[in-house]
Amino acid sequence: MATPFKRDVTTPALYQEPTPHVDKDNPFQDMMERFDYAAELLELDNGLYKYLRSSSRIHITSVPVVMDSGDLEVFQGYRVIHNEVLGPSKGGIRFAPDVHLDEVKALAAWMTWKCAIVGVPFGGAKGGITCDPSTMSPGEIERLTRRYTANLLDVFGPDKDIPAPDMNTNEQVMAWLLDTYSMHVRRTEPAVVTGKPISIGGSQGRREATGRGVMTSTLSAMEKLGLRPGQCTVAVQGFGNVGSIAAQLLREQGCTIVAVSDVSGGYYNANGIDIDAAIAYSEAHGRSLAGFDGAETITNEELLALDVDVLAPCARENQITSKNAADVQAKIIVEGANGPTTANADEILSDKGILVVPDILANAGGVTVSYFEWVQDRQGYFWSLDRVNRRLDRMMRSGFDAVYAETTKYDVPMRIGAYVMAIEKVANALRLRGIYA
Ligand SMILES: NC(=O)C1=CN([C@@H]2O[C@H](COP(=O)(O)OP(=O)(O)OC[C@H]3O[C@@H](n4cnc5c(N)ncnc54)[C@H](O)[C@@H]3O)[C@@H](O)[C@H]2O)C=CC1
Ligand SMILES: O=C(O)CCC(=O)C(=O)O
Repeated sequence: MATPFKRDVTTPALYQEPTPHVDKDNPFQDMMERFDYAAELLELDNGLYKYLRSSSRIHITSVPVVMDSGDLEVFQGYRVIHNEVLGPSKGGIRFAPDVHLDEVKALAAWMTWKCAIVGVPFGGAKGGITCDPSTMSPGEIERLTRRYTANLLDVFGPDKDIPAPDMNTNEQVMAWLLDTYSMHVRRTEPAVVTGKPISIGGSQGRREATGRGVMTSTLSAMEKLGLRPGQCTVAVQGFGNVGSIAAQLLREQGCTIVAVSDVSGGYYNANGIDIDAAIAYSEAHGRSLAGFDGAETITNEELLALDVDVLAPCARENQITSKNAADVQAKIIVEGANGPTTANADEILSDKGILVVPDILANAGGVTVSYFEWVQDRQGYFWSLDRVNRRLDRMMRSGFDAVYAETTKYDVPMRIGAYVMAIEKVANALRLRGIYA
């Protein structure tokens, strides 16, 4: 008989990599804290607990790139497969100077939980390269992408592991990945990657999908609190793919977007920011809002503490921490980013009665339309934008309702309800497939 859950499990030696990122805001430790909480509620048996804590496979690769200067630079690349029991593994690739293994491990596990929540038949994976794309030329980024893909050729595949965009990667990067993979396997294989340009097998609506899911999650949360979009003010942190589209779509629903931000800082206008103008400005200025004159400047820290109805952190991890959570005034937080709230901050937000729609639900729109893209590529038959959006909205709303039901059943914050639901689904699949055989 399976032994019951106990917390004092040590991670298998293979996965105890040396990493300097062991402070309290380590995303993997934060993910595990929530996992432990949910596992305890579920009375998950100890074997499954140990298995689901671990990454299934970790690939670390050196990526040599000839820079424009002629010098050879070597970058560290990662691809972590957390779990594949529900299907091929799926997850984005991020390029950033501070990408590290624990971050990629956390992001991969979040993909497993996210796919389970919205009912997408994929497992979880994530990739990253430690680099600073803001200092690199398009040619250098292309060579980096192609070499990383070639190094991981045996990992990727439409039935194995399917990458997608994440921070600082985009449709162009996905097109290079598709091309490199296809050259090596001697056939065009569009389903090996999602989030690619529509003209080479991408899906209508994928670029907007994560922001759209943030919008539908926000509307669902507003309904729970009896708020109407037309009466609500919103602050959005991060103005990239997720944040800018979420702001635009929430504006279209009638919300007043009083603040937006990016790495250059925050921008506030009590009467509402003209989001179309902000997007046009950012696109014309190297994806930066620096100098945008439709608003007064504030700091990112001030944005998080604004007196708004909805706060949507759509930038990156560890933004709402034990140090600033008490200052948050929003009634609802909708996490467009992965891991924007630390585990320590969760407790403070919960005590304040703030409804937090967690990342693994709120930003699942991206992977949902990635799934649609993969299905279309495999069928060779492409859907209209209307069909994509209707199906996405339906899956996001039913994901929200299912998580909300778990939350009510266990009387816990929505994040824990989401983990409970996801872990239960993945654990059931493992049992059915015979993990104990
Ligand atoms: N692109 C996608 O489909 C999905 C993205 N996500 C998550 O959403 C988040 C954002 O991703 P994308 O929009 O794709 O990235 P992006 O690279 O398009 O945009 C990131 C934005 O955040 C800003 N930013 C970075 N650091 C910041 C900081 N410290 N303070 C304020 N702003 C900062 C950047 O200036 C930029 O505006 C990430 O956590 C990512 O993992 C989650 C699901 C899917
Ligand atoms: O679209 C995908 O496959 C994955 C998107 C992603 O990386 C995420 O949801 O964090």
